[in-house]
Amino acid sequence: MRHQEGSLIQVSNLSMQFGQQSTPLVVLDDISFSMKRGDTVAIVGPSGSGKTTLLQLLAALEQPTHGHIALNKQKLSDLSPDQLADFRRDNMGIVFQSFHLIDSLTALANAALPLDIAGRADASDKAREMLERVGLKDRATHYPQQLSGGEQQRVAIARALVHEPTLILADEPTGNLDEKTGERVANMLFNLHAQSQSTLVLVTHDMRLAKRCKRLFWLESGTLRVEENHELSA
Ligand SMILES: Nc1ncnc2c1ncn2[C@@H]1O[C@H](COP(=O)(O)OP(=O)(O)OP(=O)(O)O)[C@@H](O)[C@H]1O
Repeated sequence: MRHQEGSLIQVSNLSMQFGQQSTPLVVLDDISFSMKRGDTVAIVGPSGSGKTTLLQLLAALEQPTHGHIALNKQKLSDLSPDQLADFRRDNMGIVFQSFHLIDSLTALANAALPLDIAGRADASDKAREMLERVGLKDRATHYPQQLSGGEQQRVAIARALVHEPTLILADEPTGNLDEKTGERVANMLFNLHAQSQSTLVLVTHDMRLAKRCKRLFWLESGTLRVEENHELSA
């Protein structure tokens, strides 16, 4: 595939299969695409179509069977596991459906984690600022068990965005929340994205959420169909 100038993510001939080589389960079959800075993309498709698998490949949490992914022109497959961990920490913010907060840390410490790990002296100040932006200034000293599901997801969003990543990856970010809370959390995610120059990629079953993205990536039977969301640009 021809390299597209100015693209943040370039995915070329990506395939992912699981299981035995003689009877492989082909989840992604030779897909290619690119994303620009500022893009919003929803990965949609039936259950088992490979949405989470694609997100995990973009996060370099899984290795593809074939093909490669480049972020900011850096091929992920050229990095060692340690370099990959550093690269992920510096460039990506990941929001999981099940929040993945650390129970023994306060909301503030959870939100500060990526900057703490990077040894940044301003970790607490930045985390406090992010908690304020997600409306949780008053919950900074609370532990995850003392927070509602929506509050926990907002802490997780604060943590994912505190280091101003170029790429935000969110796997069913509202999947565990009731409709009203889910909408609040989604608003927060899109508002924070709009204030940055980041690229947002989310996996969802919720078409209302998907339609807030500029492009829809439909996965089915290993193939990818890209749909521009004209409703949004109208
Ligand atoms: N580590 C693994 N080993 C074997 N098969 C796997 C593995 N991970 C995923 N799969 C299979 O790959 C397929 C795609 O899984 P994936 O979780 O990406 O789908 P999905 O579209 O996110 O599904 P859902 O909407 O149900 O969450 C499924 O059939 C799943 O069973």
